[in-house]
Amino acid sequence: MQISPYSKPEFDPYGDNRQTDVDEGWLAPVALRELSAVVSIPGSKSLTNRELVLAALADGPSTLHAPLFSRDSELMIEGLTSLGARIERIPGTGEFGSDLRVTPADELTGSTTIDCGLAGTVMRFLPPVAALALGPTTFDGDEHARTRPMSGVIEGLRGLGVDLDDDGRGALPFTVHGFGRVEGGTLEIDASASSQFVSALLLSAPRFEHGLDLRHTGERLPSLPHIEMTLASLASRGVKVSSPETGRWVVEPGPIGAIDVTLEPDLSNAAPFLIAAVVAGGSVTITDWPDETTQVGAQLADLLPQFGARVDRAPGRLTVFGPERSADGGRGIRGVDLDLSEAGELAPNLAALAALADEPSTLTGIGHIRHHETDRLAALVAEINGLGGNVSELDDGLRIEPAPLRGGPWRAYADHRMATSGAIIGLAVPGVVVDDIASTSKTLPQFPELWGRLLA
Ligand SMILES: O=C(O)C1=C[C@@H](OP(=O)(O)O)[C@@H](O)[C@H](O)C1
Ligand SMILES: C=C(OP(=O)(O)O)C(=O)O
Repeated sequence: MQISPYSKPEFDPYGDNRQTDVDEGWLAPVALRELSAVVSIPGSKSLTNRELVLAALADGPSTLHAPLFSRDSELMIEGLTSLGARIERIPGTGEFGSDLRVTPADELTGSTTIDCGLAGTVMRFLPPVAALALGPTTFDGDEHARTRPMSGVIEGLRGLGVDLDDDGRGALPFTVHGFGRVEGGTLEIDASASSQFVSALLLSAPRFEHGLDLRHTGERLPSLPHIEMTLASLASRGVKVSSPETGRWVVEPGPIGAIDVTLEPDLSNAAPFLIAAVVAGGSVTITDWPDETTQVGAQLADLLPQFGARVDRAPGRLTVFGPERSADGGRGIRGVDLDLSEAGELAPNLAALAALADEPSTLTGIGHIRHHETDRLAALVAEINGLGGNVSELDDGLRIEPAPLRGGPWRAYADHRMATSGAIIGLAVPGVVVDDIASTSKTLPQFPELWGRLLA
């Protein structure tokens, strides 16, 4: 049977009389043969949204080449524009469209409302910018965004003397009453719920009168590479930054340089495509893979071999080859025992891969992903087990036992990485129907098209 990404199932995909309306769903295409694909992935969400903020706070205009255009970056552009920055699309040379020219405001102005959607980078990175603006800025977002933790940013700004109205839940919505200046200085926050609390304060810190000497007080600190990315982005614009000890960062006050930057492809968005080679066999190559990067997706080169894949690096390319099939026709995917505290962003896609492995897997260090776009631990347990899987939730992760999976509905919970995880399982399991593939527009609107091409 030929399955295209947009076709509706012509058969009962569940085979177990589950009554589910699949009319609105996306039938995940099955990999009918080994892959041999070369894929280009648009710009990194994390880098694009950092560079947009820094460009809007810089001492002159900056050009961003090959930025990401997706819901998260559009929301960041709208937010910064409403605070006074001028952001124009200009013709670009990249495969995915325009470049961006960012001209900072002479004076940032509040008196606005910012829609954060479901974007962690927007809801965390912009309140400190709003504190530097004159006038009130109200932040709100999607329904689920109101449950994502914001306490590190809210309490952090208060600790720096910023006036802020909220309802005491440590979440959206809230209003920052900007006075056009922030004193800065020393500050302690608990960033165990999200590294973005730290990145948010560091990004605006050069514009604080005394800079920032920030210390994390909580027990765990997730997603450390994302903080290193923030430090590197600041340093590339001439800001003096240091991390004198683990969990402490110092940003000197001073100008943020106006520079032209070329964005790297989003290596975390490359994950489902590389994982497809592990599931289907054959090879997938990602173009423009950076030689050096702060993106956590680079860890895929070490993570995927643990599942049995082989990785080949060439200048500007990374290729993943799937494992040899076992004699009994098994996919040859090995079980893993991984601490993903640095790479929580990759956990949903890796959990989907682990659900197709021949051996059990344990993923730990990811309790904080309960606070991502959805409660990702609960969502992965519900959706994989809904297809016949055997996954249980641990305090800070997942235990995934091998089990034969069958087709059925897969809920994305408006979470792009849940949607792509359903697509991964659907490569091997006919009849997986993702309810909201459009949620991939959060960071990769081209996902259904690229996935279709991968399998063509
Ligand atoms: O700063 C960033 O760009 C991000 C930091 C991480 O957040 P958490 O620390 O909340 O996991 C990551 O998961 C998210 O996708 C992007
Ligand atoms: C956690 C994620 O996003 P956000 O930037 O909204 O936190 C993610 O992309 O996996």
